[in-house]
Amino acid sequence: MNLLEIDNLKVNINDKEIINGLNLKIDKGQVHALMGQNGCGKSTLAKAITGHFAINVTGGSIKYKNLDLLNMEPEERANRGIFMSFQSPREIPGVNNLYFLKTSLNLKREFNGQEELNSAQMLKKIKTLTKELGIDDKVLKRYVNDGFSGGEKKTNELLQMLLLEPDLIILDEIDSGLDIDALKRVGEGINRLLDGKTSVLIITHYKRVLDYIKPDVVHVMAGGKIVKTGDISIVNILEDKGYGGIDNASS
Ligand SMILES: Nc1ncnc2c1ncn2[C@@H]1O[C@H](COP(=O)(O)OP(=O)(O)OP(=O)(O)O)[C@@H](O)[C@H]1O
Repeated sequence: MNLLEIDNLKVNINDKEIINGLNLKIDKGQVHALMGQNGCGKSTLAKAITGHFAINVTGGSIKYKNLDLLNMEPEERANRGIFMSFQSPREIPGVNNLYFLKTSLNLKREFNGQEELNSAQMLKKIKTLTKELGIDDKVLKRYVNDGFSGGEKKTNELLQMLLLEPDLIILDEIDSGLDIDALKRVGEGINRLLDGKTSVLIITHYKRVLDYIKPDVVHVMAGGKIVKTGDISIVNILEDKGYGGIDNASS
């Protein structure tokens, strides 16, 4: 079953056309990798899926769980199970990290008709995850990402993700700023969610992250659309020959 179905999507930012007729289908439980040269529109696609305020969808459709995603507010998309890990996670000074985690999960639970967790239940759940991820609990008392190192920001995103148990995860350059050990930990954390129910769209420039999070399908984006679709062999061609080595006929 398709979890996400994008048909002929067109997106502008500040009146500039960034995406022009993009098609993409992601089945439940599949991992898709999206590659493409700098500035080709990969993050813009992620923003279109999550409902970022800066982008303007001018055509096409996105169906998620068979619902019209483009008609939903960003909060509803999140509550229905879409999670995005940002290329550069924002610092939110003044908002306590533990409060942020608790509120996000309880809002999602409330939206989905589940009982809210009380403080003790929530703390137990969160501390189990920090222990498993090797995160120092001191980060829970700090403001969200405020003064965190690049790697700490990414692992904090992973903590949010594992707590919220999303159905569709979008990882925008999750490997940037991570050292080898942190990348391995993040890869293991993501793999824990890959139980055949969770789908992943991973945006990356490098094969190394795909050694940890194995894609079922690989896409190459250029000129505002997906121009090539195949398996991991595409990544090997890109590593060897760059984007010039890819013929742009979609397959
Ligand atoms: N707020 C904005 N205002 C104007 N142009 C923008 C804005 N955001 C993105 N763009 C432009 O949209 C194009 C696509 O950007 P996007 O971030 O989607 O590319 P990308 O494929 O993710 O690139 P990278 O691999 O370098 O991260 C770029 O030319 C970028 O300058």
